[in-house]
Amino acid sequence: MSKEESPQVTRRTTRLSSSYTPNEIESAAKRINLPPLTLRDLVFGEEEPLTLDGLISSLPGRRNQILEILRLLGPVNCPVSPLFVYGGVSTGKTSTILQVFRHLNRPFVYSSCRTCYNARQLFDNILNQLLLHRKSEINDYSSAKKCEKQADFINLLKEALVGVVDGLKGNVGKSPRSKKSEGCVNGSMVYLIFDSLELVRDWDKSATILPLLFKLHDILKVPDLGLIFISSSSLDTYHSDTGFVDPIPVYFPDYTEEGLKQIFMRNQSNSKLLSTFLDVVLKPFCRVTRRLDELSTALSPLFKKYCEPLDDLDVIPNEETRRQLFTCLQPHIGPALNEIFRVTSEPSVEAGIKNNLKRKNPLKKFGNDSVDDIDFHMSTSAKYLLISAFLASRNPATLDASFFDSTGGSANQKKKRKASEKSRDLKEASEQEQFMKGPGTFPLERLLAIFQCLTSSEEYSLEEDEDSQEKTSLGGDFGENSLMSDILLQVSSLCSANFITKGGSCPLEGSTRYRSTVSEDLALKVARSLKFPLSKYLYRR
Ligand SMILES: Nc1ncnc2c1ncn2[C@@H]1O[C@H](COP(=O)(O)OP(=O)(O)OP(=O)(O)O)[C@@H](O)[C@H]1O
Repeated sequence: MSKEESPQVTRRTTRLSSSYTPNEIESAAKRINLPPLTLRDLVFGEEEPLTLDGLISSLPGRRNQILEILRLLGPVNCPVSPLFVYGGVSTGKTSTILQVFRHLNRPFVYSSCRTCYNARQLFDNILNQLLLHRKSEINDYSSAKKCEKQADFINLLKEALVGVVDGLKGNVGKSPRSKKSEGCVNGSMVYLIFDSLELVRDWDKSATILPLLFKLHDILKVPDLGLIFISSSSLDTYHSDTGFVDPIPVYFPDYTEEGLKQIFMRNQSNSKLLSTFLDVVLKPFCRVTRRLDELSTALSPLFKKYCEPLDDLDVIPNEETRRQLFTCLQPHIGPALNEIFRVTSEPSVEAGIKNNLKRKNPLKKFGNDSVDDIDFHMSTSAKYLLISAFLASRNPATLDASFFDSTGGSANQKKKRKASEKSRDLKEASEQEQFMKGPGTFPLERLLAIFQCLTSSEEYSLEEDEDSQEKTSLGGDFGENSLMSDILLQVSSLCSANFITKGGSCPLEGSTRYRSTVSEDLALKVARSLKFPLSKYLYRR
């Protein structure tokens, strides 16, 4: 193993490689005439060390996950079980892992299964990094090793790892050659990071590659090796009968509204203006999606609109200005909400639901009140549909009016519920029977009506603290035709995932009836993840 000493190159072409094609990177490398890679290129390579405080403040909303990962990785050179970092799209999994390694200054090899789109590329990529090999014109852009078969990969990987670890151990105690090289490698353990692991399922021979990756630790028996898998779907979606030991899961929940606000507010010049804007728009948008990428795409043009009437963008808006800005913005909010709802619908719902269907992670604790314990990867609107279906199956239809007033929401709930209590005696026998039969069936119209009531609830109106004239609720937007077709698609996804089953057709109405199959426990967890007060809407005998 070569141990060249010049550390001038800051590494991490890893993330670069996701934004540039290999050709672009290589021709850039050729033009710049980069020096040979060294072991120090296996650390993040920033000149400024990242303190723990800096790490935590660079990733708002991820404090718990950062501390958990640091705890699991343990002190330097401490053997570690494989970690499985998972959570929805854009929940900061990759950024957190890479920044944690930047903070720790430990050597790692990062490979994304998005940029390596088959097993051979993945193997090549890992071996090239470990063998400090850079493809260039000089070597005819060839890889360090030819590796077609999995068995070859294992042998070559073990050899390369042992070489790197020996090299790192040899480095211990050696002071960095120059001040610039304070990114000296911390410890002699090397970590392999596999990002976007869920994509491997679409590869050829994924049925053998995935178990191989999960078993790498056992097969290689290199104690100085750490493995980190990053995935946007949960561990259960990978389960097969190959008997590998589960890696330790670290869950990245969707960001809370407050977390999202902090992320958007980072490094902003006029934070007051942005804060005022976010106070207005974040709540309704969060009810459709909490995905950072989707929210940034939707909110960025809206913020421009919000600022349009202002000559001076450094202004700190007073109450009157805020009101005027909101009035100008208001017509643009509905269309933007519709658009984001359309984008977040079908594929993610389906994928998320399928993942959850297969989910039975024994390592995951349930029954805990923490929202962080729920790992649902479906859109917010799909969650509301799931809850609506649950309510439609559990509550007698006769009580719908007492739970949901005509304008939506539960504002009149107390009063109407009381009124309905008078007639309860009469209905009790049939309801009792219905409960004995398990979840009841309902027509599609009832499901949609409940969904509309829940999503147009005044509790979630846009401008809670503002003048009531300014109130805009999400529900109004759901009435539109294009949006309704998206909702129907989501209902169909919930059906194909068996969260809702078709319960046969009603002989009188002739229309199909549906039944929710989710347990109360599950429905409550989904509701908690939305901060939705499900028990308020649930009829209890
Ligand atoms: N807490 C955060 N603070 C600041 N930026 C963040 C945060 N979380 C995510 N981002 C930004 O969002 C984008 C996506 O983040 P990242 O790639 O880390 O998410 P991910 O969970 O790995 O996504 P995917 O599942 O798509 O791989 C990046 O630009 C990242 O900088």
